This record gives sequence, structure tokens and C-alpha cells, in this order.
Amino acid sequence: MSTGEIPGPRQLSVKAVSSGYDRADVLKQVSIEVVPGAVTCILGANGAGKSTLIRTVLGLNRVRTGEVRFGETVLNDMPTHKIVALGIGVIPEGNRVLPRMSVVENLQVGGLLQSDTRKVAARMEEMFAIFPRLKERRSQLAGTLSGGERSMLSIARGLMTEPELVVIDEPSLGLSPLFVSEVFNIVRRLKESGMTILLVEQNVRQTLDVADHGYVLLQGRVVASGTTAALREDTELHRAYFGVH
Ligand SMILES: Nc1ncnc2c1ncn2[C@@H]1O[C@H](COP(=O)(O)OP(=O)(O)OP(=O)(O)O)[C@@H](O)[C@H]1O
Repeated sequence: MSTGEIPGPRQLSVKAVSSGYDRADVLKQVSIEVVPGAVTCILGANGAGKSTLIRTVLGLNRVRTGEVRFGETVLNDMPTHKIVALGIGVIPEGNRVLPRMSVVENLQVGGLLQSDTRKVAARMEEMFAIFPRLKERRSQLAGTLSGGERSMLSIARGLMTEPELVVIDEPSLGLSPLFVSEVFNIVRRLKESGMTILLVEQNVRQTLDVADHGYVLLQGRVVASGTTAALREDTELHRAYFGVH
């Protein structure tokens, strides 16, 4: 084997993972793979275990059995800040921003892990290139932004750490239809830029339009998986949402 090879993009793998709260397991033997450079989605109705899966990947819930890996690195029992430092970014659900801080200050908070302030400033300019609307509103308090602008800011803030893989948790939650389309357009642009995305959503149609592969969770188990084209035809997807065969 040669040494000094440039490492390729890393794959996030969840292998036969069980985890939960108190004594009960919520996730039961869940296995997923997040292919580098593609959008992988996790679909499932309320209470299916989507948040628990994200929490487990990010080290907020303990892996009880099984293994979570990012490339060669095992993430089981690793604290969240170390997982983030490995190159896994998070965009939390609900377009969370710091309302009393300006757009620029919100982005600076997103870049806190980076001690080189010139790099933070350069990354911020990259974010402004992707989201020109945020640049126009750079001094505005985040709490006074529109819903769509707020979701752009929460996404941009999550990208300030220059993650290799980003977990996007229900970005359309609580947004009106126009803003929902805007958010999915942003996801599409991030995908075109080559980013690896794990997208967790309830909005089936738009998610299947943007994602490449996906998994359907039902009561903490993966009941269907495959390309989005295959999932569209899968009766398990319909059963998971509507309880019909
Ligand atoms: N902190 C907790 N303590 C105990 N049980 C919890 C906790 N958080 C979630 N659960 C339970 O775990 C199960 C899965 O919840 P989870 O939040 O992962 O689902 P979800 O698919 O993200 O749902 P939603 O789309 O409504 O956010 C549910 O039965 C829920 O009640």
C-alpha cells in the first residue's frame, strides 16, 4: 500500500444501530449509508425515529448496539463537538437563528470553532455569494428576517464550519409553501456544489425530487430503502405515512 494518499470523501455509515431513551429502544437495528457527494434522505411520519437517528449520529444519544462510522473513524461514544470537528455539520430544525443578533453576528457564531478570523471572514463571503439576500441584509437583526431569509441564515450558519457532510433536519418545518420551495432550491444548489447531505424530512414529494437515495423509517425500523425512483413506487413508503397497504 502506498502512503501519503489524499484521503477521499468519507462515507457516514450507521450499522445495525439501536438507541433510545430510558430503557426502551426507539431505533431498532437501523442501518443507513450516506453516500459522499449525494443527497440521502430519511423519511418517516411523526414519531418514526428521525430525530433520534440524527441525535445518535451526532453523539447526543448513546449507540446501544451497532456502530456509527465516518470513513475509518468510529463515532460511538464520541462527544458531539469532536464529531462536528471531524467535518459533520448540522442545520437544526425550525430555522433557528439568534433573533437579537445581526445576520453577520449569527454567521460569526457559526464560525466559532474556527480560531482564524480571516478564514471566518472568507467563509462568510462564500456564504454571501451563495445567499446574496443575506448579504443585502447583513446588518439586520435575524429576528426581523422573513421566514425564507431565516432559513437561509440557519443553513448558512450551519455551513460556516465548512463541513464535508451536512445533516439538515426538517428544513421545511413551519414554512409556507413558497418558502418550502426556496429551501429545497437551496438544498439542490448545495448538492450541485458537491456537498454530501443527509436530509431528514416529512415533506415526501419535494424530498424525493431533490434526493438521490433514501430510507423510510417506521416505528424505529428501516422499512424501505433505495434510490428515490424506487422509493416513489414502494408501497412501504405509503404505508409508513398513511398506514395503508
Ligand atoms: N427525550 C425523549 N424521551 C423519551 N422518549 C422520546 C424522547 N424523544 C423522543 N422520544 C420518543 O421516541 C420516538 C421517536 O421520536 P423522534 O422524535 O425520533 O421521531 P421523529 O421521526 O423525529 O418525529 P417528528 O417528525 O415528530 O419529529 C417517539 O415515540 C418519541 O415519543
